[in-house]
Amino acid sequence: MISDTLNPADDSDGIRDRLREHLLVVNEETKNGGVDDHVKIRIRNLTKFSDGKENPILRGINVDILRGKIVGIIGPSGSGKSTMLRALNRLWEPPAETVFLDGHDIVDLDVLGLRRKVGMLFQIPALFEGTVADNIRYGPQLRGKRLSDDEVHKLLNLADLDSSFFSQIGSELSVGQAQRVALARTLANAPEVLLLDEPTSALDPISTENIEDVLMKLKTKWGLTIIMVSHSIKQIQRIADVVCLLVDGEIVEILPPDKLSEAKHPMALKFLELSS
Ligand SMILES: Nc1ncnc2c1ncn2[C@@H]1O[C@H](COP(=O)(O)OP(=O)(O)OP(=O)(O)O)[C@@H](O)[C@H]1O
Repeated sequence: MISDTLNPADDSDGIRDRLREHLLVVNEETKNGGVDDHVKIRIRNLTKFSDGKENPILRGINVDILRGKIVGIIGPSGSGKSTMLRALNRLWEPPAETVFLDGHDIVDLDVLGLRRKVGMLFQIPALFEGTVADNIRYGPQLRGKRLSDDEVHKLLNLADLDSSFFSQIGSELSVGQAQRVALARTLANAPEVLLLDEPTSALDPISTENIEDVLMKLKTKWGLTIIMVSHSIKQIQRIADVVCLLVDGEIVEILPPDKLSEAKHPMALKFLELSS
Protein backbone atom coordinates (compact mmCIF):
# COMPACT_ATOMS: atom_id res chain seq x y z
CA MET A 1 0.00 0.00 0.00
CA ILE A 2 1.03 3.60 -0.41
CA SER A 3 3.30 4.88 2.28
CA ASP A 4 2.93 8.61 2.70
CA THR A 5 5.11 9.01 5.70
CA LEU A 6 8.51 7.85 4.59
CA ASN A 7 11.24 10.32 5.17
CA PRO A 8 14.19 9.84 2.82
CA ALA A 9 16.60 11.09 5.48
CA ASP A 10 15.45 8.38 7.83
CA ASP A 11 16.09 5.10 6.11
CA SER A 12 18.04 3.30 8.78
CA ASP A 13 16.27 0.01 8.15
CA GLY A 14 16.51 0.34 4.37
CA ILE A 15 12.75 0.22 3.89
CA ARG A 16 12.77 3.01 1.35
CA ASP A 17 15.20 1.09 -0.82
CA ARG A 18 13.16 -2.06 -0.44
CA LEU A 19 10.00 -0.24 -1.47
CA ARG A 20 11.84 1.36 -4.34
CA GLU A 21 12.75 -2.04 -5.66
CA HIS A 22 9.09 -2.79 -6.04
CA LEU A 23 7.91 0.70 -6.98
CA LEU A 24 6.23 3.36 -5.26
CA VAL A 25 7.19 5.69 -2.61
CA VAL A 26 4.93 8.63 -2.07
CA ASN A 27 6.55 11.02 0.31
CA GLU A 28 5.85 14.55 1.44
CA GLU A 29 8.37 16.19 -0.89
CA THR A 30 6.94 14.64 -4.01
CA LYS A 31 3.27 14.49 -3.15
CA ASN A 32 2.40 17.24 -5.60
CA GLY A 33 4.44 16.00 -8.50
CA GLY A 34 7.96 17.06 -7.57
CA VAL A 35 10.91 15.58 -9.45
CA ASP A 36 12.51 12.34 -8.35
CA ASP A 37 15.13 10.70 -10.56
CA HIS A 38 13.87 7.20 -9.89
CA VAL A 39 10.33 7.99 -10.97
CA LYS A 40 9.43 7.83 -14.65
CA ILE A 41 5.70 8.44 -14.33
CA ARG A 42 4.04 9.98 -11.30
CA ILE A 43 0.28 9.80 -10.93
CA ARG A 44 -1.36 12.00 -8.33
CA ASN A 45 -5.02 11.90 -7.41
CA LEU A 46 -6.08 10.91 -10.93
CA THR A 47 -9.86 10.84 -11.06
CA LYS A 48 -12.15 10.43 -14.06
CA PHE A 49 -15.85 11.08 -14.02
CA SER A 50 -18.11 9.91 -16.79
CA ASP A 51 -21.41 11.23 -18.05
CA GLY A 52 -24.37 9.22 -16.94
CA LYS A 53 -22.56 7.25 -14.26
CA GLU A 54 -22.96 7.82 -10.58
CA ASN A 55 -19.50 6.60 -9.58
CA PRO A 56 -16.26 7.86 -11.07
CA ILE A 57 -14.36 5.46 -13.33
CA LEU A 58 -11.09 6.33 -11.57
CA ARG A 59 -11.00 7.49 -7.98
CA GLY A 60 -7.88 9.28 -6.87
CA ILE A 61 -5.15 7.04 -8.31
CA ASN A 62 -1.77 7.65 -6.67
CA VAL A 63 1.27 5.74 -7.79
CA ASP A 64 4.85 6.24 -8.83
CA ILE A 65 6.06 4.12 -11.72
CA LEU A 66 9.76 3.63 -11.34
CA ARG A 67 12.14 3.96 -14.26
CA GLY A 68 13.11 0.72 -15.97
CA LYS A 69 10.56 -1.50 -14.23
CA ILE A 70 7.72 -3.64 -15.54
CA VAL A 71 4.50 -2.80 -13.72
CA GLY A 72 1.55 -5.17 -14.05
CA ILE A 73 -1.99 -3.84 -13.72
CA ILE A 74 -4.63 -6.40 -12.84
CA GLY A 75 -8.18 -6.27 -11.56
CA PRO A 76 -11.76 -7.22 -12.37
CA SER A 77 -13.39 -6.24 -15.66
CA GLY A 78 -14.55 -2.65 -15.60
CA SER A 79 -12.28 -1.69 -12.70
CA GLY A 80 -10.62 1.06 -14.77
CA LYS A 81 -7.35 -0.56 -15.89
CA SER A 82 -7.54 0.57 -19.53
CA THR A 83 -8.84 3.99 -18.53
CA MET A 84 -5.86 4.49 -16.23
CA LEU A 85 -3.43 3.34 -18.92
CA ARG A 86 -4.98 5.59 -21.57
CA ALA A 87 -4.50 8.69 -19.45
CA LEU A 88 -0.74 8.23 -19.60
CA ASN A 89 -0.42 9.12 -23.28
CA ARG A 90 -3.48 11.36 -23.31
CA LEU A 91 -5.88 9.13 -25.20
CA TRP A 92 -8.14 10.98 -22.84
CA GLU A 93 -7.12 14.26 -21.33
CA PRO A 94 -6.27 13.89 -17.64
CA PRO A 95 -6.76 16.95 -15.43
CA ALA A 96 -3.71 19.19 -15.00
CA GLU A 97 -1.25 18.18 -12.30
CA THR A 98 -2.29 14.55 -12.16
CA VAL A 99 0.16 12.77 -14.49
CA PHE A 100 3.84 13.66 -14.71
CA LEU A 101 6.49 12.26 -17.05
CA ASP A 102 10.02 12.85 -15.72
CA GLY A 103 8.52 15.55 -13.52
CA HIS A 104 6.69 17.35 -16.36
CA ASP A 105 2.92 17.63 -16.28
CA ILE A 106 1.91 15.71 -19.41
CA VAL A 107 -0.86 18.13 -20.33
CA ASP A 108 1.85 20.78 -20.89
CA LEU A 109 3.73 18.56 -23.35
CA ASP A 110 3.24 18.40 -27.10
CA VAL A 111 0.87 15.48 -27.49
CA LEU A 112 2.64 13.88 -30.45
CA GLY A 113 6.00 14.16 -28.70
CA LEU A 114 4.42 12.57 -25.61
CA ARG A 115 3.05 9.66 -27.66
CA ARG A 116 6.45 9.12 -29.25
CA LYS A 117 8.00 8.82 -25.80
CA VAL A 118 5.08 6.82 -24.39
CA GLY A 119 4.23 4.17 -26.97
CA MET A 120 1.20 1.92 -26.75
CA LEU A 121 0.13 -1.53 -27.92
CA PHE A 122 -3.41 -2.86 -27.84
CA GLN A 123 -5.00 -6.28 -27.72
CA ILE A 124 -5.45 -6.45 -31.50
CA PRO A 125 -2.63 -4.89 -33.52
CA ALA A 126 -3.76 -2.60 -36.32
CA LEU A 127 -1.13 -2.45 -39.05
CA PHE A 128 -1.24 0.15 -41.79
CA GLU A 129 -1.47 -0.80 -45.45
CA GLY A 130 1.81 -1.77 -47.09
CA THR A 131 4.77 -3.86 -46.07
CA VAL A 132 6.18 -4.58 -42.66
CA ALA A 133 9.07 -2.21 -43.47
CA ASP A 134 6.59 0.55 -44.41
CA ASN A 135 4.89 0.08 -41.04
CA ILE A 136 8.15 0.24 -39.11
CA ARG A 137 9.30 3.34 -41.00
CA TYR A 138 6.03 5.18 -40.43
CA GLY A 139 6.76 7.05 -37.16
CA PRO A 140 10.26 8.34 -37.99
CA GLN A 141 9.01 9.29 -41.49
CA LEU A 142 6.42 11.61 -39.92
CA ARG A 143 9.36 13.48 -38.42
CA GLY A 144 11.22 13.57 -41.74
CA LYS A 145 13.62 10.70 -41.04
CA ARG A 146 13.79 7.61 -43.27
CA LEU A 147 15.09 4.52 -41.51
CA SER A 148 17.71 2.61 -43.49
CA ASP A 149 17.10 -1.04 -44.40
CA ASP A 150 19.67 -1.95 -41.80
CA GLU A 151 17.81 -0.01 -39.08
CA VAL A 152 14.54 -1.72 -40.04
CA HIS A 153 16.25 -5.13 -39.83
CA LYS A 154 17.59 -4.27 -36.38
CA LEU A 155 14.09 -3.37 -35.20
CA LEU A 156 12.71 -6.60 -36.67
CA ASN A 157 15.40 -8.48 -34.84
CA LEU A 158 14.62 -6.69 -31.59
CA ALA A 159 10.98 -7.74 -31.92
CA ASP A 160 12.04 -11.33 -32.59
CA LEU A 161 11.10 -11.33 -36.28
CA ASP A 162 13.53 -12.64 -38.88
CA SER A 163 14.60 -10.73 -41.98
CA SER A 164 12.09 -12.47 -44.24
CA PHE A 165 9.33 -10.32 -42.76
CA PHE A 166 10.83 -7.11 -44.18
CA SER A 167 8.82 -7.13 -47.42
CA GLN A 168 5.78 -9.04 -46.26
CA ILE A 169 2.39 -7.38 -46.46
CA GLY A 170 1.19 -6.41 -42.99
CA SER A 171 -2.38 -7.55 -43.54
CA GLU A 172 -1.19 -11.07 -44.41
CA LEU A 173 0.44 -11.77 -41.05
CA SER A 174 -0.90 -13.79 -38.15
CA VAL A 175 -2.04 -11.81 -35.11
CA GLY A 176 1.08 -12.89 -33.20
CA GLN A 177 3.39 -11.77 -36.00
CA ALA A 178 1.41 -8.54 -36.46
CA GLN A 179 1.72 -7.78 -32.75
CA ARG A 180 5.50 -8.08 -33.00
CA VAL A 181 5.49 -5.77 -36.05
CA ALA A 182 3.36 -3.31 -34.06
CA LEU A 183 5.96 -3.52 -31.31
CA ALA A 184 8.82 -2.92 -33.77
CA ARG A 185 6.86 0.03 -35.20
CA THR A 186 6.52 1.50 -31.72
CA LEU A 187 10.20 0.88 -30.95
CA ALA A 188 11.15 2.78 -34.11
CA ASN A 189 10.09 5.92 -32.23
CA ALA A 190 12.65 5.15 -29.50
CA PRO A 191 10.04 5.27 -26.73
CA GLU A 192 10.96 5.53 -23.07
CA VAL A 193 7.73 3.99 -21.80
CA LEU A 194 5.54 1.24 -23.25
CA LEU A 195 1.86 1.00 -22.35
CA LEU A 196 0.48 -2.45 -23.08
CA ASP A 197 -3.23 -3.12 -22.94
CA GLU A 198 -3.62 -6.91 -22.90
CA PRO A 199 -1.13 -7.27 -25.78
CA THR A 200 -1.07 -11.07 -25.73
CA SER A 201 -4.68 -11.93 -24.95
CA ALA A 202 -5.37 -12.82 -28.60
CA LEU A 203 -2.14 -14.82 -28.98
CA ASP A 204 -1.26 -18.49 -28.59
CA PRO A 205 1.17 -19.51 -25.81
CA ILE A 206 4.22 -19.54 -28.09
CA SER A 207 3.56 -16.06 -29.50
CA THR A 208 2.82 -14.92 -25.95
CA GLU A 209 6.17 -16.24 -24.75
CA ASN A 210 7.93 -14.52 -27.66
CA ILE A 211 6.40 -11.18 -26.71
CA GLU A 212 7.21 -11.67 -23.03
CA ASP A 213 10.84 -12.47 -23.89
CA VAL A 214 11.06 -9.32 -26.00
CA LEU A 215 9.59 -7.23 -23.16
CA MET A 216 12.12 -8.59 -20.68
CA LYS A 217 14.90 -7.79 -23.14
CA LEU A 218 13.58 -4.25 -23.60
CA LYS A 219 13.58 -3.75 -19.87
CA THR A 220 17.09 -5.02 -19.28
CA LYS A 221 18.82 -3.82 -22.45
CA TRP A 222 16.93 -0.62 -23.20
CA GLY A 223 15.89 0.29 -19.68
CA LEU A 224 12.32 0.79 -20.90
CA THR A 225 9.61 1.40 -18.36
CA ILE A 226 6.70 -0.92 -19.15
CA ILE A 227 3.16 -0.77 -17.83
CA MET A 228 1.07 -3.77 -18.77
CA VAL A 229 -2.60 -4.53 -18.24
CA SER A 230 -3.25 -8.26 -18.29
CA HIS A 231 -5.98 -10.67 -17.34
CA SER A 232 -3.38 -13.37 -16.85
CA ILE A 233 -2.04 -13.35 -13.33
CA LYS A 234 0.48 -16.01 -14.32
CA GLN A 235 1.80 -13.72 -17.04
CA ILE A 236 2.12 -10.82 -14.64
CA GLN A 237 3.92 -13.08 -12.18
CA ARG A 238 6.33 -14.14 -14.93
CA ILE A 239 7.40 -10.69 -16.01
CA ALA A 240 6.34 -7.88 -13.67
CA ASP A 241 8.49 -6.31 -10.97
CA VAL A 242 5.43 -5.06 -9.16
CA VAL A 243 1.69 -5.50 -9.44
CA CYS A 244 -1.04 -2.89 -8.94
CA LEU A 245 -4.49 -4.28 -8.28
CA LEU A 246 -7.40 -2.06 -9.25
CA VAL A 247 -10.90 -2.44 -7.85
CA ASP A 248 -13.69 0.02 -8.68
CA GLY A 249 -11.32 2.68 -9.98
CA GLU A 250 -8.94 2.52 -7.04
CA ILE A 251 -5.55 0.92 -6.56
CA VAL A 252 -6.23 -1.24 -3.54
CA GLU A 253 -3.00 -3.23 -3.45
CA ILE A 254 0.57 -2.78 -4.68
CA LEU A 255 2.61 -5.93 -4.22
CA PRO A 256 5.60 -7.78 -5.60
CA PRO A 257 4.34 -10.53 -7.95
CA ASP A 258 5.39 -13.34 -5.62
CA LYS A 259 3.50 -11.76 -2.70
CA LEU A 260 0.00 -11.56 -4.18
CA SER A 261 -1.18 -14.00 -1.54
CA GLU A 262 -0.54 -11.25 0.99
CA ALA A 263 -3.29 -9.05 -0.46
CA LYS A 264 -5.71 -7.89 2.21
CA HIS A 265 -8.46 -5.99 0.42
CA PRO A 266 -11.54 -8.30 0.36
CA MET A 267 -12.37 -7.68 -3.32
CA ALA A 268 -8.72 -8.12 -4.27
CA LEU A 269 -8.62 -11.41 -2.41
CA LYS A 270 -11.77 -12.63 -4.08
CA PHE A 271 -10.48 -11.61 -7.50
CA LEU A 272 -7.14 -13.35 -6.95
CA GLU A 273 -8.84 -16.46 -5.63
CA LEU A 274 -11.18 -16.71 -8.64
CA SER A 275 -8.35 -15.96 -11.09
CA SER A 276 -5.92 -18.61 -9.87
N1 LIG B 1 -15.39 6.90 -22.46
C1 LIG B 1 -16.16 6.32 -21.54
N2 LIG B 1 -17.37 6.80 -21.24
C2 LIG B 1 -18.15 6.21 -20.31
N3 LIG B 1 -17.77 5.14 -19.61
C3 LIG B 1 -16.58 4.60 -19.87
C4 LIG B 1 -15.70 5.16 -20.84
N4 LIG B 1 -14.57 4.41 -20.87
C5 LIG B 1 -14.73 3.43 -19.95
N5 LIG B 1 -15.93 3.55 -19.36
C6 LIG B 1 -16.45 2.72 -18.26
O1 LIG B 1 -15.47 2.78 -17.25
C7 LIG B 1 -15.34 1.54 -16.59
C8 LIG B 1 -13.91 1.08 -16.64
O2 LIG B 1 -13.59 0.70 -17.98
P1 LIG B 1 -12.14 0.14 -18.37
O3 LIG B 1 -12.21 -0.30 -19.79
O4 LIG B 1 -11.11 1.12 -17.99
O5 LIG B 1 -12.04 -1.12 -17.40
P2 LIG B 1 -11.05 -2.34 -17.48
O6 LIG B 1 -10.66 -2.64 -16.07
O7 LIG B 1 -9.94 -2.08 -18.43
O8 LIG B 1 -11.99 -3.49 -18.03
P3 LIG B 1 -11.67 -4.80 -18.89
O9 LIG B 1 -10.79 -5.66 -18.03
O10 LIG B 1 -13.01 -5.42 -19.10
O11 LIG B 1 -11.01 -4.37 -20.17
C9 LIG B 1 -16.32 0.61 -17.25
O12 LIG B 1 -17.51 0.58 -16.49
C10 LIG B 1 -16.56 1.25 -18.60
O13 LIG B 1 -17.84 0.94 -19.10
